[in-house]
Amino acid sequence: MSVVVYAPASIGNVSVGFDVLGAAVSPIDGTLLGDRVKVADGDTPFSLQCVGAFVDKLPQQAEENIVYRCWQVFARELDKKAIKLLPVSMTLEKNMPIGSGLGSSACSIVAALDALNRFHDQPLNETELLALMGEMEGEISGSLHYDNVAPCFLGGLQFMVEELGIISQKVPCFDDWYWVMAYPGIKVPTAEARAILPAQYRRQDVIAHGRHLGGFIHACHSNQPLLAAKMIKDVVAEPYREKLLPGFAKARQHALDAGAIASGISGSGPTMFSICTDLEVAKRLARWLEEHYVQNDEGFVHVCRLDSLGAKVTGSEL
Ligand SMILES: Nc1ncnc2c1ncn2[C@@H]1O[C@H](COP(=O)(O)OP(=O)(O)OP(=O)(O)O)[C@@H](O)[C@H]1O
Ligand SMILES: N[C@@H](CCO)C(=O)O
Repeated sequence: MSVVVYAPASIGNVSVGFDVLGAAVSPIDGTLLGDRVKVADGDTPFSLQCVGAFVDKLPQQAEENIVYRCWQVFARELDKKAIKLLPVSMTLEKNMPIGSGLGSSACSIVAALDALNRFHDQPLNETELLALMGEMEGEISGSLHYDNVAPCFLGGLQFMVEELGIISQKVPCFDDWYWVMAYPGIKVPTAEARAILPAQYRRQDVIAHGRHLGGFIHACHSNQPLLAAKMIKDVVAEPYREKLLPGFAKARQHALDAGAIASGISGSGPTMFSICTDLEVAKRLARWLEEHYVQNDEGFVHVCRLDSLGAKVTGSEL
C-alpha cells in the first residue's frame, strides 16, 4: 500500500496580512510548483529517501529534514490516541527551492503529514493536522505562523482566525486573477527576514495596516476586485525587507507600469508576486521578469492561478 500527496506553493502575507493571510497557487501550464511525498509500507519504523530538482539543497542528515520531524510528531499524536503507528518508507520529491518565499518548508510539511495521515486511514482531523503543520513551520522559522501551511493544505486564500477552535478559514477571492510568481534564484532565510523587522510600529502604520487588511477582506466578500487590489499594500514587512531583495523596487514599479493591479513580496521573499487580470499582460510581464528579476539558472517565473484544492493525492507512485 502507498499514497502520494502533492502540496502546492503558497504566498505568505499576500502583502496585506502579515502572518495572517496566505494564498495557494499553481502554474497554469500544469508545472508542479510544489513538493510531493510518498508514504509506503516500510521494513523499519521509518526511512526517508529524497529525490527532485532541489534535493541537493536539503540538509545532508535525514534527521535534519523536516519530514523526519513530521513523522516524529505524527507518531506522538497517534500515541496519545493509542493508535498503532505503521512502519513507513517515505520519499520526498523536493521540487521547491529553499528560502524562496514560496513556502518550500510548508510544502514538505503539508505533503508529509497529509500523506502519513492518509496512509494511517485519517486518524487526525483537519484541525489537528493543521496544528501539527503550524508546529513544524514554527520549529523551522523560529515563530508560529500558519500563512503558508494553511493555504498549502486547505487551498485558496486563507485567513488565520485562530479562535473558537478554528485555525484558518477560506476567504472568497477572484478566480480570474493571474498571479505572476518570479523567483530570482537567491536564498532569503525566513528567520533572518523576520529578525530585521521592528519590534514596535508607529500608530500611523498600525492604522494603515488595519485599513488595508479590513478593506481587502471587505472587498473580497463584496466582490470588488479593483478595491481589493488597491488594498494590497504592506507597511509591516516590505519597507524593511526590500533591502534584502536586489532589483525588487524596480521590478515592482515595472510590474505596476506594465498593467499589474498589485505586486509585492511573496512571504519573506525573494519571490515577488504580481496580480494581472489579463493573460497577455501576465505573460509579457513574466518574460520581462525572466530577463530582469531572475538572477541565475535556479530562478524561474510562472504565471499561476489560485490553487483552490491545496494538498491532493496524485496517485500511489511518484
Ligand atoms: N524538507 C525541507 N524543505 C525545506 N527546508 C527544509 C526541509 N527540511 C529541512 N529544511 C530546513 O529548513 C529551513 C527552511 O528555511 P526557510 O523557512 O527559510 O525556507 P522556506 O520554507 O523555503 O521559506 P519560505 O517559507 O520563505 O519559502 C532551511 O534551513 C532548510 O535547510
Ligand atoms: N508570514 C511569514 C511568511 C514566511 O514565508 C513572514 O513574512 O515572515
